[in-house]
Parts: sequence; C-alpha cells; structure tokens
Amino acid sequence: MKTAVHFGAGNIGRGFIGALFSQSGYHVTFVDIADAIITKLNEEQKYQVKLATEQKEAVTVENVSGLNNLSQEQDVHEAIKGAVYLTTAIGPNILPRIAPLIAKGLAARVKENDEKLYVIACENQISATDLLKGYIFDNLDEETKAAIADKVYFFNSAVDRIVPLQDNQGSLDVLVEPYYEWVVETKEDIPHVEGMKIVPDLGPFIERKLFTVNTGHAVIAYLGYMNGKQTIDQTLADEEIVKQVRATLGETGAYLIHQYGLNEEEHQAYIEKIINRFKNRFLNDDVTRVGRSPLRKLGPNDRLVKPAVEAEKAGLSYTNLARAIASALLFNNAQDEEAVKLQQMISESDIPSVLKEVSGLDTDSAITQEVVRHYDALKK
Ligand SMILES: NC(=O)c1ccc[n+]([C@@H]2O[C@H](COP(=O)([O-])OP(=O)(O)OC[C@H]3O[C@@H](n4cnc5c(N)ncnc54)[C@H](O)[C@@H]3O)[C@@H](O)[C@H]2O)c1
Ligand SMILES: O=P(O)(O)OC[C@@H](O)[C@@H](O)[C@H](O)[C@H](O)CO
Repeated sequence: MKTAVHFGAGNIGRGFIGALFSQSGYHVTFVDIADAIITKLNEEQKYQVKLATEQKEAVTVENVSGLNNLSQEQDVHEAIKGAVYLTTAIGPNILPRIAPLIAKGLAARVKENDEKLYVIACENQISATDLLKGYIFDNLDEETKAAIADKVYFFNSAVDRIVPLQDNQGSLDVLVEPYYEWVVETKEDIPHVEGMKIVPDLGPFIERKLFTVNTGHAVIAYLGYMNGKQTIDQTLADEEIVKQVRATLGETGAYLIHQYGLNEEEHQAYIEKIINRFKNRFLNDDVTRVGRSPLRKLGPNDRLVKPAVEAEKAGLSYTNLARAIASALLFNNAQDEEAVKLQQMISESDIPSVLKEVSGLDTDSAITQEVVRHYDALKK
C-alpha cells in the first residue's frame, strides 16, 4: 500500500489531511509527540470524522497508525524512506523543531530510494513549505542537498477546514465542518489525492484564504473574547460584531481585488459564504482556539498586519484592520503562552514599540498611529 507520513495527529491532521490520504488509498503514518493519541491510533487503527451538521454524518478513516517522534526516531526514518507524501499540520512555530528529524529521514531515504517524495506543509502561513524546506536544509550537508534535488519536491499549500477543539473524552474521532479546500502549488504531475486541488500559482489562493477566513475569524475571536463570549457562533449573534467583520473583510477584499484582479461580486459571495460557515452552531468553536498565539497572528506576514500594510501601500482603507490589530493586542488570555508574553511586553513598554518588535511596523507609521487610536478607544 502507498504511504503518507503526516506530522501532527491533531485536529487538521486527523480531521482533514490524514482523512483525505486514507480515502485515496494510502496508509497514513501519523507522527506526533502526544503519546495517548499515538497509542490509540495503533490500538484502534481507525477513527471517525464527523460532520458538524444536524445529521452528524460520519466517515470512517482506516489504514492509520502512529509514531512518537521523540521515542521512535528510527521508525520515523523508516516511514519517510517508503512514503509517497510527507505532510505536516503541526503549527508554523513547530516546523523548525521537526526539521532535524525529517532531514535525517530524507538523508537515509535518498541513499536507497530513487522514487519521488512530495513534501507539503499544511499550515496557516504563507510559504510554509518553503520555510520548512529552509529548516530541513539547515540540517543537511551539501552532498545530501544535491542528492535530494530531483527526488524530493516541496510544494506550498493552503488549507481550509474549520476543525474546533475536540470535546470527546480522549476518542480519536474528530468533529469537522462539512466544507474543505486544500490547494497545492505545483506544475508537476503528482499522484492523485482526493480533494487536493492543484494550481500553478498559490499566491491568490493563500492570500484570499488567510485574509478572508483567518482575518475574519481573528476579528470575531478577539472581539468575542473582549465581550465575554465563549464561541465564534455566539459572538456572531451580536450584529455590531458582524458589521465589524464585514467592514474588515471589505478592506482585505479591496486589497485582494486590487492585487489579484478578483471578480468583485464573486469575492463578496465568498465573504458571505465564510460568514455563514462561522455561524455553524454545531462547531462550538471556542474563541480562545481561534485567537490562539496572538504574537504569530500579529506577525508581519500574517492575517492582520500584512493586509493592513498592503492596503496602505495601495492607498486603500485600513482603519478596520487597525482596529482588529488593536483587539488582538487586548487578548489577555492567561491560558495562552503567547498572550501572556504579549501582555507582559505591553506592560513593560508601549504599543508602538511592541508593534515594531512583533509586527515590524515603524513606531511612527500611520498604521501604528491608527492602531493606538483604536487600542485606547477599545480599552475604555
Ligand atoms: N483547526 C483548524 O481549523 C485549522 C484549519 C486550517 C489550518 N489549520 C492549521 O493546521 C495546523 C495544525 O492546527 P490544528 O488545529 O490541527 O492544531 P492541533 O493542536 O489540533 O494539532 C497539532 C498537533 O501537533 C502536535 N505537535 C505539537 N508539537 C509537536 C512536535 N514537536 N512534534 C510532533 N507533534 C507535535 C500536537 O500534539 C497536536 O497533535 C496549524 O498550522 C493551523 O493553523 C488549522
Ligand atoms: O489555526 P490558526 O491559529 O492559524 O487560526 C485559527 C483559526 O482561524 C483557523 O484554525 C481556522 O479555523 C482555519 O484556518 C479554517 O480553515
């Protein structure tokens, strides 16, 4: 049986990417540090993906197993040696940590296997696979880099499926929204995977996804958190917040239309479809999951700052994006490591200096001034 090695047996790993490989006739070897999940995968060898709908339709995912990357290094090398695909859904900040193990696996593989291997990072980050490739190459000698050149291919991708935190008493089953989109950038003819869409240029796809789904999601999460709401759909019961989401997505939309020549009506329909996805009450998606890791979300290339910077460059409005950035700065969730660090930075300094450090914005930039104005207003 063909195999796919997937790093990260979490929500997207089990609920989306691993499920598509399994449905396409692959055995999926999940690699994770969560021992309980790995043990259960090996014991049960299957799980269910359940749709967040009234009917709760379910699909059984079979031909799965697990490896712990901390205690089973050698087995992970063996799995990489024989795989057709190597994918990740582990969080962008974790990619550097798994790179040394992948590098060792690739070095061992190319000594005995001339077949092509396709590496795809499925993370909410622009050019995540390029970044992963860089981290892997930092761990390879020149000879191995040359040896893998025409055998290991790295493709960027965009992944879209809302998978909330799972409240299922340790079961492997995953609740997911019905909608999904996995877009992979390549001009190669690659082995078929159900549900994978191939495009020659990912730019418009990843930006459209990140600056609509994830920008909108972030606005709801931070305003919801600020207003004491538990979930995304509960937050959207507040019409003022829905208005704010539409206004912000109007700004990212104007940038996307300007940058990629998107059809205005189609883009508006895309926005409305996404707002409806957010309203799915069966997802029970916690605002703290969606707002997680605010330092990453405030990064220069991420869902809030990049569209604001691009809108400003293009002479477009960015005041609602500045408000979204301000609301992210107010995310003071004590359970979130990055939120704690962010609040500590703010308490020891000032907003312009924090934005300089975290988002790469000049302290006297027009965006920074606009963020400070909104921050002061929201804080009241
Ligand atoms: N959940 C969603 O709705 C969604 C949708 C699209 C994209 N994404 C992206 O997918 C990625 C994963 O998100 P998720 O929601 O599945 O997160 P998750 O926390 O459910 O899964 C991440 C998994 O990675 C594992 N992990 C952490 N550190 C590790 C390490 N050093 N080695 C091996 N495994 C490690 C964790 O144990 C966990 O099982 C993120 O980049 C996220 O932005 C998520
Ligand atoms: O995963 P993050 O932390 O980058 O973003 C949180 C959510 O916006 C995200 O997980 C969405 O649910 C997902 O991107 C939908 O495709």
